[in-house]
Amino acid sequence: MADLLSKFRTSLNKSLGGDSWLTKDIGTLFSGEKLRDDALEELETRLLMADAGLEATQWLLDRLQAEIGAGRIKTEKQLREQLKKALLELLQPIAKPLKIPAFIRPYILFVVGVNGVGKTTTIGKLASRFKKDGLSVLLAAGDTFRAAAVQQLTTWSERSGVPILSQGEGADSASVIFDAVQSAKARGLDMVIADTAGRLHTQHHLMDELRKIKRVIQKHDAYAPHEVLLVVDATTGQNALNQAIQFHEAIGLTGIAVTKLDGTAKGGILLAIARRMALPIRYVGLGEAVDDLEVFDAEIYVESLIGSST
Ligand SMILES: Nc1nc2c(ncn2[C@@H]2O[C@H](COP(=O)(O)OP(=O)(O)OP(=O)(O)O)[C@@H](O)[C@H]2O)c(=O)[nH]1
Repeated sequence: MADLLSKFRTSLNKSLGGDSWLTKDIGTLFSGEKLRDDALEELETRLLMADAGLEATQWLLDRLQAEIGAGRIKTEKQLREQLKKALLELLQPIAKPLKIPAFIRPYILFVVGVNGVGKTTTIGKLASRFKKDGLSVLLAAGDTFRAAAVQQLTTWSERSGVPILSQGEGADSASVIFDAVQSAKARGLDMVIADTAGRLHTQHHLMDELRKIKRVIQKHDAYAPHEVLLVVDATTGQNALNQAIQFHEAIGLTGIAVTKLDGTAKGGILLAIARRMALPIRYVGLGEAVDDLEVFDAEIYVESLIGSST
């Protein structure tokens, strides 16, 4: 827990001398006992600059405005407290960890996302995490569009000691995943984590392909896939939100993993996703190593944004 907090802090407080982008020099927003007239404007700028997006920013400012109106924000401490309260209200409902119920076997997890966001890395980290939890996992190399993707996943499979089913470049993605599910059933495995195509000729083709895979897998199990996890890259800001909207419309997501939070001093994209998508943020990526994937915890994230001087 302390380790995670320090990881978050390091990413969110980069070169800000201990405070995050949100709370840096927060005392200067007051003149004496009074919040400056332009304080909300300043907070708005900070939120927008950190990729929080218009909707989450407006929602947070409305909350603060109501507290100011009620005379509850007169000190820096109170401002921090109210910010913390509002952020938790926004984030807590979507901080729902992924649970693998024991009665669903094999549990089928699709991982989707465009190339380069950290999809393969996240699958590798997940495989290792679930294996540590005692689950038997099979990886399905469904990103057949690029040979390198299969190779990369194979490397992760070796690293984490989790078997992989692949058919090489150009194979039909739905058929690879179908085979993997069949094999997992035959071997009595707990879980299939399926990589999916990240790039086809057009976005339209990509979404068609994903819908097809879903249809094929549902011949095995009408309720599958049990989780469709979208991976987005925190450093791409609003693009990450746009990807979430598009993938959700096309195939229906059930959760999101946000990678590379260690690579940005912003991280406000989590707020934008929370407000716009109302989908669980399951995991956050905080580095390239196998253990650098953490279950998203709203309190820890908010604490690292607001600081402990509340
Ligand atoms: N710093 C950091 N780097 C990450 C994280 N997750 C993934 N990466 C890196 O991001 C790069 C892209 O990751 P991949 O897993 O290859 O991404 P992909 O989405 O599978 O994309 P393709 O390989 O292009 O299909 C790699 O260099 C990863 O090591 C993270 O949480 N933090």
